[in-house]
Amino acid sequence: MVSTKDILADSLRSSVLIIKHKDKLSPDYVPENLPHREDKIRELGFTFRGLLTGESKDSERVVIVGRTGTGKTATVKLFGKSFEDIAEREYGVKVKYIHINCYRHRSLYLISQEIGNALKLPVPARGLSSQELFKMVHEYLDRRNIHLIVGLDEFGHFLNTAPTEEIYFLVRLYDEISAIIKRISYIFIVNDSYSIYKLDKSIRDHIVRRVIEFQPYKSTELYDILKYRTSEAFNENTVDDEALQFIANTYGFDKGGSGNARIAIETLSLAGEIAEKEGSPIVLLDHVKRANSAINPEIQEIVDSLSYLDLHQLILLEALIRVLKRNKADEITMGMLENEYISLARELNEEPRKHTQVYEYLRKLKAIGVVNTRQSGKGMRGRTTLVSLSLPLDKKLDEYITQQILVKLKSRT
Ligand SMILES: Nc1ncnc2c1ncn2[C@@H]1O[C@H](COP(=O)(O)OP(=O)(O)OP(=O)(O)O)[C@@H](O)[C@H]1O
Repeated sequence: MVSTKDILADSLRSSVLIIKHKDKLSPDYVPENLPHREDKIRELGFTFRGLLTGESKDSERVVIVGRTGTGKTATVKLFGKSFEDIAEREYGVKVKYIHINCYRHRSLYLISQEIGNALKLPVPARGLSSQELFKMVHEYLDRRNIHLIVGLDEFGHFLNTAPTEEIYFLVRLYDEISAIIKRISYIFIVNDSYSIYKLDKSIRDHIVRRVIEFQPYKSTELYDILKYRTSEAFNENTVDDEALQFIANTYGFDKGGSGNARIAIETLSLAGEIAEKEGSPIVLLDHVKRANSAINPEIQEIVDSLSYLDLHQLILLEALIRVLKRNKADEITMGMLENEYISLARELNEEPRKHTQVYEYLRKLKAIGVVNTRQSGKGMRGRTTLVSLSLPLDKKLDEYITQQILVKLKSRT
């Protein structure tokens, strides 16, 4: 039977709320600010400024290219909305931005329908062809003096699946529609430029006029993004800085990660849920590590790569786990690690390797992503290397490493 105390403790735990706006952590949410994408917003503004001044009567085109999670969708949506507002307020010009996902709408027909719906056009009941619908859209824009910017997200899907005539029509629209002011402009969003560069020049030249590249995020950039998203979604002082730093370092492109902000934010969100469930008033490093192992596809790869390690590299790793456990610490000094390594090697009747060799092993463990190292800051005498585990310290990992050590020892005899 569950005791009253346990019931009460449980209910108190579940009332500890860390996350105040869960929706602000959802992948579709577009925040009001996008740290480290300000220059991309500026470049987009530069591309479309002619629409506001009346200088340009042409259909503008820009390609946005970047890996997944680099903020392409969020940046373009935020730009579209802000541009609409500024155009109306400061220039008295009507601009409408429409965002279309070409994975969901991967034919010319579906794209034209989406545009018609977004403009709330009364589409006649008898089915119109996409071409007719585009003409109707253009007439509507002309009558109301509106400029339209269409963001075609995941445009590669359209290019890979639509018939050439459809691609041709969409991008060479003004071969079909005669217009003094070309009112429809495009932002093409792709993950890699291959889908565009493999196209025939007669199509490609109508897509590629200007290219804006989105680089994967560096760890310091991810840190700023996480910090900002934390301030939006979490209650004040409920996320430990070390936890944010860990996510930023795990996914930072300069640290060997993917530079993907989406996974970084997902990890933060899950860590918040884990902490809440456990009744912790604060998201700690351990919550993040556990969230990370549930989400990060790279972790399984790390675990798989452990079986390729040498015996002494594995002993060093096991020594790290032992000291971390014994001291209930997240991080230990290199000196502590070396001492433990020496005694563990002797326990296993192995001759411990020399200091320089141990450093080499540590470098290898770092390279495969199983450990992290950093230099101690002030507060410790001299500078020393601090070592931590990148994976959550769970029983399974410990057992797996012990088993690998036994396999390697056995294969020796
Ligand atoms: N600079 C940033 N500041 C705050 N949040 C960001 C930033 N960049 C990306 N994000 C967030 O990261 C998530 C992924 O971004 P987004 O969907 O824009 O990436 P993407 O490049 O379009 O990815 P995909 O190619 O997979 O569609 C979103 O939740 C977005 O709000």
